[in-house]
Amino acid sequence: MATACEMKKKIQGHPCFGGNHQKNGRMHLAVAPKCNIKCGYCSRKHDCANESRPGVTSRIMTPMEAISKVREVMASPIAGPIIKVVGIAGPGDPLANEETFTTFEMVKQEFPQLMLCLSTNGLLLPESIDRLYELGLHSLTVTINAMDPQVGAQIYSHIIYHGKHYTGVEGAKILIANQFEGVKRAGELGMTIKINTVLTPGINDGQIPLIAARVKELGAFVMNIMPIIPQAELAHITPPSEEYLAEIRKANEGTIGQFAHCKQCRADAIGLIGQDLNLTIAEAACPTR
Ligand SMILES: C[S@@+](CC[C@H](N)C(=O)[O-])C[C@H]1O[C@@H](n2cnc3c(N)ncnc32)[C@H](O)[C@@H]1O
Ligand code: SF4
Repeated sequence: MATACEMKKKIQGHPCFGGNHQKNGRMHLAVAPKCNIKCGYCSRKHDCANESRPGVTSRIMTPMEAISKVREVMASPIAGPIIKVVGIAGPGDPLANEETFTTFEMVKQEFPQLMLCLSTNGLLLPESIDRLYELGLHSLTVTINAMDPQVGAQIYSHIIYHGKHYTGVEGAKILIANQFEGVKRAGELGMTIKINTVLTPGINDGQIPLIAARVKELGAFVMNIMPIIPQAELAHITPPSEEYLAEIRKANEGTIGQFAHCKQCRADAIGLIGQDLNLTIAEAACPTR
């Protein structure tokens, strides 16, 4: 069991891992459009400046544009002092886009004080973990929605792995194995790991305690159980009530720490959690919000 001091060192002010989210901000760079799997709840078709949910971004940036944006934000008297973390969370899967690594290299060179963070579905984690470690990645988020491939197949319709297309249980089996192997390797390397689990009522409720126990064993630091925002193939799912979500978090907090401040941000969010500066700018520009 980590001591309070070790915990504090691990999160080092990262707002999405329990660091002071009222004071510390993060900047997401939307440089990773491609994805190698299909989650039934994921829709990345919109590019609306006024919609705030995962997978949404106003535009995709190249690594050069991303580093220019970091310079601009860090020079701003409003955002500069609060930004502690630069993250890549899509809008697709960061590990399926080489631009992720190029961007991190540039940020690391120019802003070594910023923590690097990445969010992935984990399919390519085992083969990418050493590169991420060499880059000095501070925190890693892996989305794990199931342990049982039969359940996984109800969420993931297909995966594309090393150029091959796998569907149903076969695809889910490969994905789940790689997610846990990746988390294990990241844990061994001492990374700060968060597990995102999308609570999809009627599908993966029963998997949550199993995931919580396994990832804790493998060295994960915190779990973020998020409500499904019904979209795409899973648009018919009724999202969990706040009470049910709180109950599930409570039931698992004895196994692994629960993160409850997640606002399910966009892939290009900038600022404090829940007070995105880029959304404020969009709001001023667009009267339809
Ligand atoms: C857009 S993803 C980017 C990173 C990576 N592709 C992944 O899935 O982990 C960021 C997070 O948002 C979650 N997410 C995406 N669409 C969602 C939805 N409709 N409802 C709830 N969570 C969603 C993903 O599962 C993931 O945990
Ligand atoms: S892994 Fe992430 S980007 Fe890919 S389909 Fe799932 S939620 Fe969307």
